[in-house]
Order: sequence, then structure tokens, then C-alpha cells
Amino acid sequence: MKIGCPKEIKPQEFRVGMTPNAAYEAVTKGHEVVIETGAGVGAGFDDAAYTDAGATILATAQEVFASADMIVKVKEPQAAERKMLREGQILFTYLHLAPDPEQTKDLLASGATCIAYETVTDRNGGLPLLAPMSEVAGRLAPQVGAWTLQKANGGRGVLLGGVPGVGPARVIVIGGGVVGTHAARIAAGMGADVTVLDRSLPRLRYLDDIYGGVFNTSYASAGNTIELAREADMIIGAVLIPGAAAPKLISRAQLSELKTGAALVDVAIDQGGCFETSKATTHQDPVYEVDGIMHYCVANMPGAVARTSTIALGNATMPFMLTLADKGWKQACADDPHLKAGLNVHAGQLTYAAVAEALGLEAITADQAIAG
Ligand SMILES: NC(=O)C1=CN([C@@H]2O[C@H](COP(=O)(O)OP(=O)(O)OC[C@H]3O[C@@H](n4cnc5c(N)ncnc54)[C@H](O)[C@@H]3O)[C@@H](O)[C@H]2O)C=CC1
Ligand SMILES: CC(=O)C(=O)O
Ligand SMILES: [Mg+2]
Repeated sequence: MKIGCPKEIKPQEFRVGMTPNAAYEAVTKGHEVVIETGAGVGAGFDDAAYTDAGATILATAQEVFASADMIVKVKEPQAAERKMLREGQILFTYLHLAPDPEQTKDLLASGATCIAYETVTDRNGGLPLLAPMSEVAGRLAPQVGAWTLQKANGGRGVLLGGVPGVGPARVIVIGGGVVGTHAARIAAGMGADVTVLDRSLPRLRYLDDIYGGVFNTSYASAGNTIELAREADMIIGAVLIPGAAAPKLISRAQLSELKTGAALVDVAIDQGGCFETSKATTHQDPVYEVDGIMHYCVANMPGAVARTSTIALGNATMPFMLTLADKGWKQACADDPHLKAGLNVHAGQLTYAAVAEALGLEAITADQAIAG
């Protein structure tokens, strides 16, 4: 199979969908790899690293899209990229379709087969292709939240760890999955007083077993959430219902109950955000204010640390990419229910129920797509 990797074009997105190591493994297995010139530069991989691995460098994204059987990326395809997809082509990348009707319409119109990293599963009930970027975004969240809390950035002027004689900041993390756990660990490490809220009691038990004494846990009822939010300097949104639009857990009306200058870091923004007032921002202009509350809502946080993120993502995606290349999407998905869970769009039809439900559209099942 010919595998193509274009340069990312989302603003300030420096990651790349394929590392030279992944290109080398694909070439070694008999596949052809084409890379857009400069695609890896932001992550510290120059063109020579790819040619040394046996890949071919192409001058434009158009050439990559036109020649490849499978496109491997990082971010959801932008409008200009969606126009270049074609029927029968495989797209393997993050999609986050539930909050994105425009992208969904274009992917359906393209006729391509689109497999979303964020809904591929594993045998432990995890999301193995989301997890590495959730680890990164989780660890970044207290760092960007601490910056947002600085006075010059609109925040309350509170230092996370406090100083001797002055208490620490209070941080609450809503959603104690991968993002939430990593965020809580780092915030606690910076000296903050941290509480993690989740709706899953087994998850709270696990967190308490492992991190009791490092941070507190609380059940994420609406009452507990607003009670803790009122006292918080920073609130990190980290919930996920796989594939679905994020539930709204703090309303606009409730902002008036929060401390003026508090920082909301909505990591769940790529699934639409879990605060009513969240709207996606970019690394160029990451923070805005609503009713005195500072919102940080960057939908591609890991792009800020592109080298770490590219390598971490590549480690996770490579085996799936190789399987897709070896077997084709149909056989690969038929053989592996976890990869099949990634199928979101095929030949003009949605194949993921939670996406269809969020957008008010119809879906067929992935099994129907495979059988068709
Ligand atoms: N902005 C960015 O750059 C990035 C965003 N993300 C996003 O972060 C979000 C979280 O991802 P992960 O931690 O990997 O997911 P996860 O599945 O590991 O954890 C989600 C947690 O949310 C909990 N949850 C669900 N509904 C809840 C509710 N109503 N109240 C409280 N808890 C609830 C679940 O029980 C689970 O423990 C996702 O939307 C993901 O796409 C991930 C990486 C980068
Ligand atoms: C998960 C995701 O959307 C990202 O890493 O940008
Ligand atoms: Mg995202």
C-alpha cells in the first residue's frame, strides 16, 4: 500500500502523523511511503530523516493526497484537505466529529473511509490512540492554567503552590480518566490543593488507592461540582463519553458563582467542551474572558510540545497503521474489534452511533460497512 503523510496545516500545529521510525517499518514491510516536504520539521525530523528511512519526499500536499491509498495525519482534516480526499481512500487521524457538522458533511461527501484515532479501543476499555495525547494534554493543563492565573494574563494572581505562610491554589479536575489523572498529578506536584471529580465510582476507587494523600476525590454530582468550583482557582475540564459531544457541567449562569479571575482549562474542547461558555481557541490566542472568568480552550494542546507528542503518538499509532496497510481497512477491521471501533465514516455513511446521535444524522454499523 502507498501511505501518505502531509504537513499539518492547523494553526500552530507542529506535530506530524508519521515518524521516520514508522516510515522505516512500513517500508521494511514492503509498503511505499510518501511525505510532504517539511512535514516533520516542527517535530525535529527533517526530510533527510525520512529519505534515510526509505520514504519519498513530495513537494505538495496535493501530490501526497493524490497518490496515497491511505493518509496518516494528526489533526482532523481542515477544509482544504477534505477537498483532496477521494472515494476508496483511507484516512487515519483524529476526527472529533460529534461537535463538527461541517467536517462530517465533507467527509461523507468525499466517499473516503475514515478511522478516528480517538474511538479506537483496547481490551482494557481504554482508548489507546487518544491516551498518549491525553497524557500530554493532562500534564500541560496545570502549566497553561498556572500561566492563565497570572495577573498579566487576566487571572486571579494566585501561585499554584503558594509560599510559606500563604496557602496553595485550589484546583479541581472534572473527569478522572487519562487527562484528569495526569493533570491532577502535575498540579499536586506543583503544590496545589487538588480534587478530582468523576462519575465512575470504580475510577474514584482506583484513584484513591493509587493517589490517596496526593489528591482528593469526589463524586461528580452537579451539587458537588458547583460547591467545589466556587472555591477553586483553577478548574480543568477532562470528561469524555467516547465519540459523543461532551456534557456541559458548568453553565454560563454559574460563572457568577466562581471566583473572579479563576482559570477554566477545558481540555475536553475537542469534543465540544464541558463548560457552556467554552469555544475552541488556538495556541496563537489561547485565552478569553467571560463574566470575569478566564477560559483556556485550545483543541490541539499537544501541538505545543510537538516533538514529545509526535513520538508518543507514533508509538501508539504505528502498529494499527501497519495492520491497515498490510490487510486493507476491511480485513483489518473485521479481524480486530478494537480497530473496528475507530471506523467513523465509510463511503458516504456514518458508522459510529454516538457521532450520528450528536449530529442528528443516521448511521449504519461498522459491521454493515464491512459487509457492504
Ligand atoms: N484539547 C486537547 O488538546 C486534547 C483533548 N483531549 C480530550 O480530553 C478529553 C478527556 O480525554 P481522556 O482523559 O483521554 O478520556 P478518559 O476516557 O480517559 O476519561 C474521561 C473520564 O471522564 C469521566 N466522565 C464522563 N462523564 C463525566 C461526567 N459527566 N462527570 C464527571 N466525569 C465524567 C469518565 O468516567 C472518565 O473517567 C477528551 O475529550 C479528549 O478528546 C485529549 C487530548 C488532547
Ligand atoms: C486528541 C487531540 O485532538 C489532539 O491531540 O490534538
Ligand atoms: Mg484535539
